[in-house]
Amino acid sequence: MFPTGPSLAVNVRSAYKTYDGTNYILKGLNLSVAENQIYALLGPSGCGKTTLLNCLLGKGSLNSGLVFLKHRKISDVGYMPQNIALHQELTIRELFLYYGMMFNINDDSIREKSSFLLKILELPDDKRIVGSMSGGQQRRMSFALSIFHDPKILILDEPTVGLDPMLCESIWNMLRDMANHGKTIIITTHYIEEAKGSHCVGIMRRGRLLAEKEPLILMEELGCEYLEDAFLQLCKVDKHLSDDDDITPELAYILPDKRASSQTVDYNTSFSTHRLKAQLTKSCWMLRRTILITLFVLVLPFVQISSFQMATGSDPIDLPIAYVNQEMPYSTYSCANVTNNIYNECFMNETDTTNVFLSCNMLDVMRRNKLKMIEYSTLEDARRAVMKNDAWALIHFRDNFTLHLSTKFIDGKNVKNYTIEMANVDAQIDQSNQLLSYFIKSKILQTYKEVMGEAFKTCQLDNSIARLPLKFMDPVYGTEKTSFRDYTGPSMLSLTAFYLPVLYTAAMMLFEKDGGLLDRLMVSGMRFSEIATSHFIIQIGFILIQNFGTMILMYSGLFFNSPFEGSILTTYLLLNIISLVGMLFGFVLSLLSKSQTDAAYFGIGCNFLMKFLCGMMWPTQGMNRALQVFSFFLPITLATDALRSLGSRGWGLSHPDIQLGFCTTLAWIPVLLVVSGLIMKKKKNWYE
Ligand SMILES: Nc1ncnc2c1ncn2[C@@H]1O[C@H](COP(=O)(O)OP(=O)(O)OP(=O)(O)O)[C@@H](O)[C@H]1O
Repeated sequence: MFPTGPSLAVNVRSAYKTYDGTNYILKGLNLSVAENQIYALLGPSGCGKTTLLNCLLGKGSLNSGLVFLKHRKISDVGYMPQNIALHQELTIRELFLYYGMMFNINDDSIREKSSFLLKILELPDDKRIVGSMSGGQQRRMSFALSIFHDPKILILDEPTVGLDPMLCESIWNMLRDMANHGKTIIITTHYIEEAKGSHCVGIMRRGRLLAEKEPLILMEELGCEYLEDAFLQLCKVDKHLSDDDDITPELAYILPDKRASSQTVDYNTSFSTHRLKAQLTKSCWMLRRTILITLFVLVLPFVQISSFQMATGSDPIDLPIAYVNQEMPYSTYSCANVTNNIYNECFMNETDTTNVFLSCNMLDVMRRNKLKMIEYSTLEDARRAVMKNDAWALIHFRDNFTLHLSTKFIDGKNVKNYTIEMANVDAQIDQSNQLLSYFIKSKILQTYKEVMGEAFKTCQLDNSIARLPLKFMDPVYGTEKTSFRDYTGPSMLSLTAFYLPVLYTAAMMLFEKDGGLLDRLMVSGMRFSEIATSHFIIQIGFILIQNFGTMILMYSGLFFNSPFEGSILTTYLLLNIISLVGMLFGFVLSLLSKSQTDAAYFGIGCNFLMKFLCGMMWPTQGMNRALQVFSFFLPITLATDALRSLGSRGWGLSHPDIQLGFCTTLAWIPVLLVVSGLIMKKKKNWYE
C-alpha cells in the first residue's frame, strides 16, 4: 500500500492536515527521505514544518494522505522538539542518567556517552543545574538527549537556533558522521546556508514541498550560487502560481472522507520497570532539589490543622458590653461600695433589701465570664457606645431591680405587670455578628442561671426554681460542651485530605506538561501509566504521612483535644480514600487545564464549592432540598459526616452511615478514572 522503495526511511504522500477543518496547513505534501541521509526541511515560519514532523512522529494525524516511517520502534526514534523541554531543576548528570535509565542503557555506557557529548557539544560541568545554563547550552543539551540512545532515525526541529557557527558546524559534523553510520536524519532549520551540508533539501512553502533535491543540484538547476537564492527563487515562483490555490470548499468537503493511513512510531509498548524506576528516581531528585517546597507541601496539612484548632471554637474574650445600673445610682453609690452578701443573705427579704443587689452579682459573674463590662450613666450614652461599635451589647438594670425581682417571686400569680417589667434585665445586642450575639446571649443566660441559683440557695429554696421548666439530660453522644470546633474539625480534616492531593497532583502533572516536557517524554517512550504510577507511589507516601500526622495532631490529645470515640484505623482508612479521590480529581483537573494558572483558578473554585456544598461550614440540613441531594453526591459530604460520627459517636464500619460515607467516596474512584480515560481519548494530544 505504501510506495516505500527499498531504501526509503520516510515517505509522505498527498498529506493534508487541518486543525480547524477549514485552514489546511499541509496541502497535498509529498516527501521522501532516503535511508542514511540528512534531509534538511527548509521553509518560512508557519509553513507547517513542525506540523509535518508531528505527523511523522504520530503525535498528530493527517486528515488525508499517507505517512510511512521505516523504523517505528520507539527506541529507534530520536526526537528533539523545537522548545527546550528539559527538566530545569536537574543537573546535567541527572538528566543523562534519567534518559539513560529510560532507554535502559547501562551505567557504564551512560557515563561514557555523557562525557563524550559533554565534550563535543562544549557543555558545562555535569554538576550544573540545567536551568542555570544559557539558552544555547540548553539547546545543545536537548540535542544530546535526542541522540543519547543511538536512534536509527533522528527528527530534529530547529536544533541550531541561537548557536554560534562553530557549534553549528560541530553539530552538522556529528550528523554527517551519524548518517555515515547508517542513521537517517530529518532536520528543520532557518539557516538556509547550513542546509548545504545535507544530502537532500526539501523546500517547503504554504503546506507543500516545492522541491526535494540535493543542494548542489538544486542550485545548479536554478543557476544560483547560494542555497538561499535558490530558496528565494522557488518561493517567488510559487507565490505567483499559488496565490489562489488554497483548498477549495469542494476539496475541503471531500478530504475528510478520504482515508488517512499512517505507519508511524509505535507507542504500544508495555509497562516497563526501568522506565518506572527512571521516573521515580527523577521525581526523588526533583523533590530533593526543591526541598523547601517539598517540606512546605509535607507540613502544610499540619499547619492548617494546628492553625484551625488554635483559631477556632474558643470563647471570645473581653467583648465590651455597655451597662447602665439604675439599681446603683451612677458614681454616687456603685457596686464597688456595697458589701456583696448574696451568699449569706436571702434577697427575698421583704423588709430590707439594701444589702443585696443582684445586679452587682450579675455584673460580677459576667466579668468572671470574660466579658468586659463598661459602665455608662445613661441609657443614651450606652446605646451610643453600641452604635459606635465601642460595645457589642447594652445591659440595663432598673431601679430597685432586686426588690422587684423578689416581689415577683413572692407575689407569684398576683404579681403586677409593672413589677414584672421592673424585674427584667433588658439586653439590647448588636446582632450584626451572629456568632458573637449568640455568645453574648448564652453568657447572659448563664449568668442569670448562676446568680439566681446561688440566690435561691441562700434563701434555702430549691435553686431549680430559677431554671426554665426544661431539663437537658446527659447527651446521647458528645458532651455538654460540644463546640463549633468539634463540628468543623472533621470537615477540616477531610478537606485537607482531599484538597492537598488535588493541588499537588494537578501541579505535578501540569509541571511536566508545561514547556512540552511530557510531550518529549512520551515520544521518548515513557508510558503514561509509568508516569502515573510513579506519581501515585510518591503521592501515596505523602498522603500516608500527612493523614497519620493530622489525625494524631487532632485526636491524640497530645496537642489538641477534639473528641474521638471511634476506631483510629477506620478513620485513617477513610481519610486515605478521600485523599485518593482528591488525587484522581487533581489528575482530571490537569487534563482539563492548559496551564498551572488555569488549574489554580479551577482548583480554588472547587475548594470553595466543596467547603460550602459538602457541609463543611454549615450543616447540609440547612440547605434547600435540591442542593442537599446534590451535596450528598459530592465526594466528601457523607465521608465528612462519617468522620464526624466516627469521632464523636464512636460508630464503626458496621454502621450504615459509616458505610455510606465510604461508599459515596469510593464510588468517585471509577467515575474519575472513566472521566480521565474519556478526556485522554477525546484530547488525543492531552499531554502537549
Ligand atoms: N495545535 C494547533 N492548533 C491550531 N493551529 C496550529 C496548531 N499547531 C500549529 N498550528 C498552526 O499551523 C501553522 C503551521 O505551524 P507549524 O508550527 O507547523 O509551523 P512551522 O513551519 O514549524 O513554523 P516555525 O518555523 O515558526 O516553527 C501555523 O499557522 C500555526 O499557527
